[in-house]
Amino acid sequence: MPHPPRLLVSVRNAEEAGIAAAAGADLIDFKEPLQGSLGMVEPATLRESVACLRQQFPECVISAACGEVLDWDGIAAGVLPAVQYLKLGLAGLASHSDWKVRWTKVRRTLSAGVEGSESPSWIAVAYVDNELAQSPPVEEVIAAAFETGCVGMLFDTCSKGEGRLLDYLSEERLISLTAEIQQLGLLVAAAGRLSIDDVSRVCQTGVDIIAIRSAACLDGDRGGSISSEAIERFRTAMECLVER
Ligand SMILES: O=C[C@H](O)COP(=O)(O)O
Repeated sequence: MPHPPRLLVSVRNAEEAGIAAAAGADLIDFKEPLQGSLGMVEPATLRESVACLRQQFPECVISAACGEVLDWDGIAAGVLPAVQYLKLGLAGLASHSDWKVRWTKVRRTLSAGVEGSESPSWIAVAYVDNELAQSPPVEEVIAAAFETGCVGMLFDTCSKGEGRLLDYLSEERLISLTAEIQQLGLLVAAAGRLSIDDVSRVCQTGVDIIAIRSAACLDGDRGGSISSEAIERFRTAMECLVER
């Protein structure tokens, strides 16, 4: 197997963050799952939750979802806590020829609202169900991620219905895109209603990070509560592959 990926778990508040970190998540991603694939946690909750997590788990790598570019039309960004990575989606922008300009403009505004002096690093998000999401095609997002200084790429589904990552992106394509992106010096993360049954196939693709919300929740219900047993089971499945 290529290098073992790290596990990212998406959480909606400090309580869930503590549970996920204690259950073995390497990265904690703040996101409000009821607000869509990249739903943003309200800034005050985000600030409190990040402070609390940093106190309990100082080594934890933290990311935060910032919604979609189109969510920010005419809306001011609040003060955001300093985290390692931020993500902003491109849903609805496929037909906008100026999508890169709009994306980088919102990123700049959000970055300016981040506490502290360090600029956050951005992870670009390519929706693999781009026709449903009406977002730019995966290849265009990869090129733009590199051009505009993102440090990584996340492949994810925008729709959180039935479709999963590998329904839209074959393993072969994920392998070749991952190698291409890593050669550019960017990290690759994979998400999209991944379940324990997907672990072996996704680990073989060489991605750096496996990102989950549904599989971390009771009964796979991404809008429900996080379950420490579900995260431990997922973590164990990843570790078993490394030990083989
Ligand atoms: O960043 C990862 C997503 O939160 C994954 O969510 P999901 O497992 O429900 O597709």
